[in-house]
Amino acid sequence: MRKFKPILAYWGNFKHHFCTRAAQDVLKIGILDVPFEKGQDKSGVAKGPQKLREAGLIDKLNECCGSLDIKDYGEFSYKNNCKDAQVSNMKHYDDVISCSKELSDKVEEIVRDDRICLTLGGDHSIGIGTIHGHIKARNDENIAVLWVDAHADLNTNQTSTSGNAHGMPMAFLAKELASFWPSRPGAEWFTPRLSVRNLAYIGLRSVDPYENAIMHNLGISYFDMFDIQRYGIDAVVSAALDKMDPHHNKAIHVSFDIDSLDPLEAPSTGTPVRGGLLLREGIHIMSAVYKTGRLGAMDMVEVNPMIGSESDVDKTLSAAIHIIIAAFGRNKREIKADMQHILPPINGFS
Ligand SMILES: NC(=[NH2+])NCCC[C@H](N)C(=O)O
Ligand SMILES: [Mn+2]
Ligand SMILES: [Mn+2]
Repeated sequence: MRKFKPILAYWGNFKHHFCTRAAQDVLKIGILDVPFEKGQDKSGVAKGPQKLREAGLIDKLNECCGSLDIKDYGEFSYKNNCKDAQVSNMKHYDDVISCSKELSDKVEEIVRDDRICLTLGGDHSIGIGTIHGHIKARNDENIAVLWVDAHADLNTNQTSTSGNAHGMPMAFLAKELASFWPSRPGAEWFTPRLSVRNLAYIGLRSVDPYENAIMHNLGISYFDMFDIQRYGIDAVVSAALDKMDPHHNKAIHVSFDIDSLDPLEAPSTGTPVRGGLLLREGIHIMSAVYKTGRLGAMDMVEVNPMIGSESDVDKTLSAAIHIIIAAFGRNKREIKADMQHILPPINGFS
């Protein structure tokens, strides 16, 4: 028996490294709606979750992604428990903090239920709560964050020109930026636990001067539209996954801001920036993440169904749904089904 031990140990390793979630039969997902919009000025983004559902998100997930075990956690709500708390130049600070606290607990619960947590926003300030909750469930060293966005969302209240919290979540979460927030009243429960070494950006094209300085000083990995044009999305997404997690053993949290897509593809969003990702590039990013088998949580944020025409809204919702179903394995199964249909019969086999 002894002589088989190394082989068994090797098999254990092999399984650990190569048998990814893609090989499992049933993917367990938890879906949570977070209709929060106080991280920015435009009303409507709180309607995102409801509209994504009305556009058929859950049916499409079930149709396109094979066997899924979806648990619906419904609509998240919070109580404002720190009404007097404020910091300068951060609008609705008390709401952002109260929401983040309870959201963090909720996401922690969903991840502890052993489900991939899909959070439907809401504006991007909810990333504070979702990422913090994910980290609480798995620990700091086990999470890497892929932030897909036109923006870096790396302002502090002292550098933001808008005072909007949705431009600040990454700065709020980063360990390395903790000293830039000398006081966070009402946020005693919060410790910044994400190292920017475990962060990569894809899709950037509107970065404020201070954000740019921080990214360069801290050596944050980012792949902007120039990189995507030059190297192509496939090379970019593998480089991003390498940089944020060189050993490929962490759970991946994808925070997907719909404004990473070009406004031609996703016009209904509050801070659109031209020159963005094609829908197929967004889909490719999420298929690549799916294939790692290590997707732990995903946020889909900044879909604002009150911006633009009816057809703009339909386009945006459908783009968001395509991206979400790619995250849960759509392409793989779709290709299989299509191939059976398209391929001519093989000669020599009966
Ligand atoms: N999640 C977003 N859409 N963020 C936009 C941020 C825009 C700008 N950088 C700001 O700080 O206000
Ligand atoms: Mn953005
Ligand atoms: Mn964003």
